[in-house]
Amino acid sequence: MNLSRTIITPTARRIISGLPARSQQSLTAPCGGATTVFYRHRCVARSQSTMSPPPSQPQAQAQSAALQPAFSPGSDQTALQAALVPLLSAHGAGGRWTLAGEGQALERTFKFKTFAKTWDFMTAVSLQCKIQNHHPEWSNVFNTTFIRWTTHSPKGLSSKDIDLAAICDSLARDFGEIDQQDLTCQLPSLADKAVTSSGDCCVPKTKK
Ligand SMILES: C[C@H](O)[C@H](O)[C@H]1CNC2=NC(N)=NC(=O)C2=N1
Repeated sequence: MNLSRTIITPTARRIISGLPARSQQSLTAPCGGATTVFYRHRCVARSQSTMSPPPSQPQAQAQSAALQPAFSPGSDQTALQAALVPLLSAHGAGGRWTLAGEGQALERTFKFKTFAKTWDFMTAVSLQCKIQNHHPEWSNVFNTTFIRWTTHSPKGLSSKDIDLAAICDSLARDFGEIDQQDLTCQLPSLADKAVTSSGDCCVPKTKK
């Protein structure tokens, strides 16, 4: 594979070389649908924010436990439920994702040692987005990336969201995710802002 036109680090090159051929080929093009939000400032402390603070981890887990998933219309609910449960932090089996958005979304924050590792992870995720034609709502500051998976049309949690959440877990392991304390970043609200400004990204186009 020729990666010469792609700016990636040796670690990313090694990990991506282990991916299926189709995934490697797609690497030379960025994920068309993915929304990446860059902000130059560092994470702001909750007390400095004018926005409503994100729930603390135990709070989020309690909320997530109470929330029921709202699957996209037409989904195989039984199959999705079975795939979803082990991903959820509320399940108590090591899952790290939280149900949000009235059960229509899965959210999780990832942290890495350096920006380079974080960016490599996001590049690898964007490759999977391209393959699946599905984009995240996400945001990044320095070494931390917030990812939300939800399907815009038909609205709800779909198999793509659940598959991609599991893929993110696996890629994060490959790229050396580090443990995180309770994060006080406003990354979810950065992603919210991007969603607001991105318009109807997923409304199927009608032919004129
Ligand atoms: C037309 C095209 O298939 C749609 O816009 C796709 C693209 N990516 C998508 N991504 C997400 N998250 N939700 C969608 O509904 C969606 N739809």
